[in-house]
Amino acid sequence: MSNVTVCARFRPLSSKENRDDGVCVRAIDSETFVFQDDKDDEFTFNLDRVFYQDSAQASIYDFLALPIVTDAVNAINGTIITYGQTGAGKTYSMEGPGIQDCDEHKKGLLPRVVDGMFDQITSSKDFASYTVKLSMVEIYMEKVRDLLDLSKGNIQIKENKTQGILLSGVTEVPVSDSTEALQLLCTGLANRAVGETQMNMSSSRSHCAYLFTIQQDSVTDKRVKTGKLILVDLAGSEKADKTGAEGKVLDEAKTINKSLSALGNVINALTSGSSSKVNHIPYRDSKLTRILQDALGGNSRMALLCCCSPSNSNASETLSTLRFGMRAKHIKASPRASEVKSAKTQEEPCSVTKDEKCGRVLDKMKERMSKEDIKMLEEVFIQEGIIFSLDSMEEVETGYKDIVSETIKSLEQTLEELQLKVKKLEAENKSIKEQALRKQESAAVGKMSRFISSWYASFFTS
Ligand SMILES: Nc1ncnc2c1ncn2[C@@H]1O[C@H](COP(=O)(O)OP(=O)(O)OP(=O)(O)O)[C@@H](O)[C@H]1O
Repeated sequence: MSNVTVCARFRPLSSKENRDDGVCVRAIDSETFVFQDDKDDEFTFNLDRVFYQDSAQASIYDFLALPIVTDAVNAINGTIITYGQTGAGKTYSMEGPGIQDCDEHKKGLLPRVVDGMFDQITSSKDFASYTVKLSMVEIYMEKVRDLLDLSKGNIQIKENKTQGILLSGVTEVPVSDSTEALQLLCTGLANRAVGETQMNMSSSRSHCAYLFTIQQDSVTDKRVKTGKLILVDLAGSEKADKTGAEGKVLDEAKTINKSLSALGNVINALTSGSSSKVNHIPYRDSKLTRILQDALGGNSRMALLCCCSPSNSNASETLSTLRFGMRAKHIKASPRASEVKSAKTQEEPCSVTKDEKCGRVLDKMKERMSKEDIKMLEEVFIQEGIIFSLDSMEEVETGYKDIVSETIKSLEQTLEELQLKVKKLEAENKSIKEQALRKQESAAVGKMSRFISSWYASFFTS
């Protein structure tokens, strides 16, 4: 088991950040710094590595990405994520000022990963032949868009027992060297949704994922292994009042914040469950968490770069980014090399048809459930619009767990509402009783006073 590598990066103060505001970070060493909030409270953070304002792009690649790239070439899945407030330097860290044609020392993680991957592939050519495929998607307004083919505007996320999470029908382009890969990345990036906010002239309005599939065919024993490497440049969290967002930009910001909080919820669920109890992890609450399900669930080496502004004016956002990073540090990962298959087996046409597989899954389900359960489950799946492929048992099970948890949640809510209603009715009942009592009392008093006055009148007249 290994932990997620979590690093923080503080960019230089921007021209909009007032130097007189001061900075919220004080360096101790390459792993430790003190954060000071606006009330002068101090918090000491200890991470795997801290990159201060003057840190070089190369040092971030060497520490955070290179070990993951090496593993991915050896068929161990890897994921690298940049996280942070809008304008904090996520895209700068991921891409640099540009993917192609930028100063060598300013190159970001993505072009370095591509170069590093092909360098390692070239040096292993005597032992294996490699096929690298590249896909690029963005999650914009909760839709997965294929950045290499804009006609695919709503890619479905599926799950498969052997390959894990899959993007159904996504464009996968084989790339044979760095130049080809970088050219393709530029084409895809030109399609990414970018807008202007008060915080960032060129703000990413989507989460962007770069997916490399590296297949290795061994020269000696004809075995085939596959590693997946995913780089994710998240859209930035933002406070509407600070970014001046309105209209479309505000809608985008709301969707971005919602999916980032879904990511936070998944990380909380992964890190706060007791070991004796199987926790429900809400991966299905957003497309982002669903795409990252394998990585967050542990079958991937993972590195997180928390990008931060050093300015006091952004101290509260920086603190929440750092807290997110500290939480993520507790995720446990145990990545395995992908299932090894002989090339021969892979080439053989599958002897079991899809119908036969479906039949087997249904038989398994029938063993565990009554007829009514199955019928009810089917109806609920249809009502909830949950799409699943019957040859994926896990998908059915996860969907079922989600429905159970949703049902419990809604029952709890109904119970709370009923309890409130009961309390309200009890209060109403009490006040009605009191009113009735008061009426009874005043009626009795009235009767008595009428009796006394009539008695008094008859006494004096007689
Ligand atoms: N380490 C750095 N050195 C120099 N400039 C930087 C650095 N980090 C960020 N910048 C600059 O700060 C600005 C904002 O950075 P960037 O666009 O990367 O932010 P972001 O976190 O991706 O924001 P958003 O979430 O809005 O897309 C850019 O002009 C970028 O060039």
